[in-house]
Amino acid sequence: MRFAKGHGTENDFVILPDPEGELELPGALVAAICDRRAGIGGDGVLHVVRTKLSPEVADQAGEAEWFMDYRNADGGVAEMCGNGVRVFARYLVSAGLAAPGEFGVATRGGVKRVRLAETGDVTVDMGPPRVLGESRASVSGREYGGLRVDMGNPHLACVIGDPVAGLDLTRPPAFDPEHFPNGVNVELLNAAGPRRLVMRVFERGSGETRSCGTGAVASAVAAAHLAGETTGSWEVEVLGGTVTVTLDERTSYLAGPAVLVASGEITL
Ligand SMILES: N[C@@H](CCC[C@H](N)C(=O)O)C(=O)O
Repeated sequence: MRFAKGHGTENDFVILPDPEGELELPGALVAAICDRRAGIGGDGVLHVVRTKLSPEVADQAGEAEWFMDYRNADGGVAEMCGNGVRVFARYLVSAGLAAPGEFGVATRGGVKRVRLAETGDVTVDMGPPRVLGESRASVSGREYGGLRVDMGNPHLACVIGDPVAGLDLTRPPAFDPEHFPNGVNVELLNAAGPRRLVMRVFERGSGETRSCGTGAVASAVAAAHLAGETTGSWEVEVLGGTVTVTLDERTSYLAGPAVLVASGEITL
């Protein structure tokens, strides 16, 4: 099985090219590939398949030739991955499967338009965030309130008073299953200056990761909500670097680096 490896602000992915849709990817195989000691290691898998050959998104084939079939490190399926779609775009161009510039990528959360800049950054139109109300999470015995934000995938973004650097995210946060019947990605954030946030995240299906693109947008939405704002740009500092989130009246954008680091053959 051929693979490539890439990351966006250290949210890292194993990329599995499968243009003709021939790969069987049971959850146990995905988990074995993502294992950091016995496998390649990654926060998730980006399975690269032609949209028209993927029944669950075939209706997007007119707008996007390629489908990002995203899997979490535990083998579960997710609707969207903001850093993943940026790395996916970098891979398509580098593999000669898409022309540099701007194009659509099919996801379970709908078609996402990506733009590759000459600087190396990739920007994605993430679509309009949906604010669903408030909820709570408990992290290491402390309760935090947050905003439920649907980015295609579920988020609870909590602006907190404690410094995020001191949080223990080795264990999954507890959350309200009535609000999140399919699980949730939990972001904890502090304001670090005007329009600047520091964020940590515990991802559904992957644990604490060093960055999360959908989570960064959800965090900017939560910070904006608290400040009574709806538009603007935020720099979001994560453990693996910094991404930029822009909110306008119509949609949201995520921008940042997307890097390929290796390629080879998996013999698992
Ligand atoms: N890291 C991703 C989000 C990946 C999916 C998430 N774990 C979920 O289950 O929804 C991002 O950059 O958005």
